Amino acid sequence: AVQVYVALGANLANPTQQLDDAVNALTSLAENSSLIVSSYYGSAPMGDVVQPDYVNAVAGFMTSLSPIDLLDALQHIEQQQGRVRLQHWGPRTLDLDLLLYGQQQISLPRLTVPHYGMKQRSFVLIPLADIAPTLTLPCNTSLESLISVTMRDELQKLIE
Ligand SMILES: CC1(C)Nc2nc(N)[nH]c(=O)c2N=C1O
Repeated sequence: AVQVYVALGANLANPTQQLDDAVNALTSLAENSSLIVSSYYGSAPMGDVVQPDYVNAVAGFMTSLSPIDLLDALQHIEQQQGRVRLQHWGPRTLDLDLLLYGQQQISLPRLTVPHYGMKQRSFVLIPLADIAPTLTLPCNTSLESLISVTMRDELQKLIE
């Protein structure tokens, strides 16, 4: 089995509930109750797009699925939750992005791991540090070296 990390994001139709439902679905996907989830964070949309604020989190778990089978399982959960994405970078009910698959580097037409934008995204790095503070990325960069004080200021930890 491999340790994987998945980013959760939602900004339509009650985002906190969307993440709760996704966490329930990921719990059954994870092997031997291995699921661990960060706090939920609110943040303004990154990417200069005008849309509602996001709620983000990161989940970690063990899986024996192949990267593509895991991707299919994540996309199935998105569809189950009525995934509506009208335009690229548009608002969405639920995003599940595979961030890391063990220490593997994967470049397939459907899948790039580590996730291409994760090193610049406070809404990924901060929740990831909640659950894996000592993580080192496949390119040997430590997670803590990627996190700046300004990144923390960009996020509001949502009180459960
Ligand atoms: C539109 C874009 C880039 N911006 C985001 N911005 C935030 N804060 N959170 C996201 O999950 C997110 N996802 C995206 O895809």
